[in-house]
Amino acid sequence: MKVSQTAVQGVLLIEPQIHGDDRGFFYESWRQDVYAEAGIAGPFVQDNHSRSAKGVLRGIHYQIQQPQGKLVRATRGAVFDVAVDLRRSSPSFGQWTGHELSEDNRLMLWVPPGCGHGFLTLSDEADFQYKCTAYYAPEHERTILWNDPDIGIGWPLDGDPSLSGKDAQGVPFAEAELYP
Ligand SMILES: Cc1cn([C@H]2C[C@H](O)[C@@H](COP(=O)(O)OP(=O)(O)O[C@H]3O[C@@H](C)C(=O)[C@@H](O)[C@H]3O)O2)c(=O)[nH]c1=O
Repeated sequence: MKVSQTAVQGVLLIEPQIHGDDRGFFYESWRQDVYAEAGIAGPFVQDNHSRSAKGVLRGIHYQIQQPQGKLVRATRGAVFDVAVDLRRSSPSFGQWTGHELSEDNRLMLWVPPGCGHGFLTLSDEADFQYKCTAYYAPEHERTILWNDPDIGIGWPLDGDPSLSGKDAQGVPFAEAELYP
């Protein structure tokens, strides 16, 4: 497994070791001891799976209380996955990092608590699966506007994204409730 630090402190890009043979492939998509050693602190308490059509953009989401660390990957298709640093005390506060995660490159991203998260679906359809370190708490959920100019995420968009009503009404970064 290869682990790389990204432009956002604590956001890690993970390249698992793939064991391919004439049957297909095998890899350990999470393993407590190895991932803990790499700095991916658990424990994980919830697994999620979403499916999105091309052009669907979900995010930028975070929970102001019960913040979630997320270990994310695309198990079908491809997405452009983004983490935004929302920790005022962080050296990379306000910065974002974006990476293509796909069923072909099998990359994963570790998004620690304190970061916002979102993704854009690049393929006709994408299955997105992730482990979370805290339970979903809708009362604490917050959404920052996906195209906030102060953050300036470089989404690889071809036209307008498809958004939920909640995401279309995301809060500007400058007005958002953030972490200390
Ligand atoms: C996130 C979540 C949603 N739901 C429900 C609420 C709603 O009826 C439906 C769809 O919810 P949403 O529109 O919030 O789903 P979605 O936009 O996919 O939300 C997710 O976006 C990505 C970017 C993240 O980082 C995740 O943490 C999560 O916020 O699923 C749960 O039951 N549990 C959950 O953990």
